[in-house]
Amino acid sequence: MAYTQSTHLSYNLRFPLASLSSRILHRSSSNLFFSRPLTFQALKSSMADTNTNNVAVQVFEKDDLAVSLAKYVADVSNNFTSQRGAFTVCLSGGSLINYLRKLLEPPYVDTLEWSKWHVFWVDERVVPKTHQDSNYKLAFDGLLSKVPIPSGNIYAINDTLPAEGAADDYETYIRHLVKNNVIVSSPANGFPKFDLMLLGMGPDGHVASLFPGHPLVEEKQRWVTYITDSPKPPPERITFTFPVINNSAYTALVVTGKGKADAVHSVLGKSQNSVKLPAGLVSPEGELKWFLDKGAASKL
Ligand SMILES: O=C(O)[C@H](O)[C@@H](O)[C@H](O)[C@H](O)COP(=O)(O)O
Repeated sequence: MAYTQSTHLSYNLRFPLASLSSRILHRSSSNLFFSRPLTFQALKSSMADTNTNNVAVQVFEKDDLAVSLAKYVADVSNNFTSQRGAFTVCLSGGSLINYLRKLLEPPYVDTLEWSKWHVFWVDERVVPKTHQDSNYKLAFDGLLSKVPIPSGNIYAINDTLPAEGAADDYETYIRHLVKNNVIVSSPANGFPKFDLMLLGMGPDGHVASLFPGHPLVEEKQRWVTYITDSPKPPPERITFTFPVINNSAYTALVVTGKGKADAVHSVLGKSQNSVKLPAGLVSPEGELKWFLDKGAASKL
């Protein structure tokens, strides 16, 4: 078994797909990784034709996940704020926000260029912003209210509209921001290219509000769409579609807990199901990194 000393695995350390064809990286202590043979052929074949991305999978102990996620987000943020003076980041709901907590500690809280952040939601529940189910409220209370991001750079949905109207409104606004060059878009397909997409995954393998077997998983035209029968409450939500999610420069999938081990196995394991879970359809143009804890990785 080959051991590799690695104290600073960050997004800068790229894993060409070829090298991933024979290994998965597992965290075995605070700074050691071991690689073990794992066939990534199936993973490769699950990717869209156009996909040439890099994929990394890392398994963490307890607090290490939040520490590493903060460094990853900070590195991506610094990259974009220094290169083009803006950083567009999309947040999910759920446990993700808690895993971003180390961004509120030194050095990040003082050194990140928060004024250049532009914050969006990968998906949002159609409830008032003050409602306890609101992803905006979750992120605002847990992160955004504690850092100096200009309020005009925080793009919440219009919570006075029903689901369909809120989705249309969010897409229209994003189109406006693409026109104004706040959000980059791909010349090839016209879809917005967000700098960083931060995703969670449910035990059923859903990402954003794209649920297994739901027709929204197939949406190819819309940037933002809506659902009124979400199996995870609340039922009414808006969500980015896969063409937008998969157009991102960087994507992190943050997945923890034993309850998600089956879905993780189904997406990353050796014998992959022919019917892909939504998480298995996350196949971005750019880099994808899975942040797992031991529970979520327990069946790999
Ligand atoms: O609004 C939502 O419900 C989310 O955006 C959803 O996609 C979430 O990210 C996953 O369900 C994982 O949530 P947990 O990490 O809390 O399990």
